[in-house]
Amino acid sequence: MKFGVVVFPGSNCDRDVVTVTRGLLGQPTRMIWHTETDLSDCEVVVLPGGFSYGDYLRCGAIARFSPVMQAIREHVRQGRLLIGICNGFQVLTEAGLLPGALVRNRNLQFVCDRLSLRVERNDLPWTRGYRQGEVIAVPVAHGEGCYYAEEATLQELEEHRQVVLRYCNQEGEIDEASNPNGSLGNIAGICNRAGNVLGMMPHPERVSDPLLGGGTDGRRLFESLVESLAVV
Ligand SMILES: NC(=O)CC[C@H](N)C(=O)O
Repeated sequence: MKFGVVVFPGSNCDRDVVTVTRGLLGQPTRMIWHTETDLSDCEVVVLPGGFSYGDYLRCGAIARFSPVMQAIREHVRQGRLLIGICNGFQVLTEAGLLPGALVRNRNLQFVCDRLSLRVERNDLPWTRGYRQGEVIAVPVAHGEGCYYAEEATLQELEEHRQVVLRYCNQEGEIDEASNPNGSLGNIAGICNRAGNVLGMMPHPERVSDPLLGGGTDGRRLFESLVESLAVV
């Protein structure tokens, strides 16, 4: 199985991801119920967007304790690929699989918009289909997407080139006006040091099917993955 998409109670972007990986890209994909404990058949695991466990306590705070998380840790330990999108990113920071935290948007409002992102590095399995520094348009929809980390962690992220995506203007400049939620450093997506775990607040699965309008800038992320797996 190439792709496994985890379903928590309250996930709502799981089927969108399956529509892309299985429907548009024709890749074997299965859904993973949150009580499963064996993911050894999945090359890439996706933690999708949504409102796992109703966002009670904090987004992702309860999903972190799901039975599936132990298998996900093992998946990561083996160097296999894991991506968390939006609520999935929140679960990854809550679980300590990525550093920092996603806190309430600075203006305390849910933001739903189509934004520009700058691809900070294209040497990862997720981003090889983009140009270095390319500006892409991808939607966001979240209430707790403000990336926060203490100064030392931010420095480490920069030193090890772990910032993968930043909110920017259409020219690719990183400015405060392009920051939808108050994220430090305009951070929209980060990876772990090894590069096999990616978390991002924007939704690439929502801009993958040209039929939906809005472009296909997200589709290349999934295509990059498929290509990376083919050459391994
Ligand atoms: N689209 C999503 O995954 C939303 C994430 C989360 N429920 C939030 O509001 O921040």
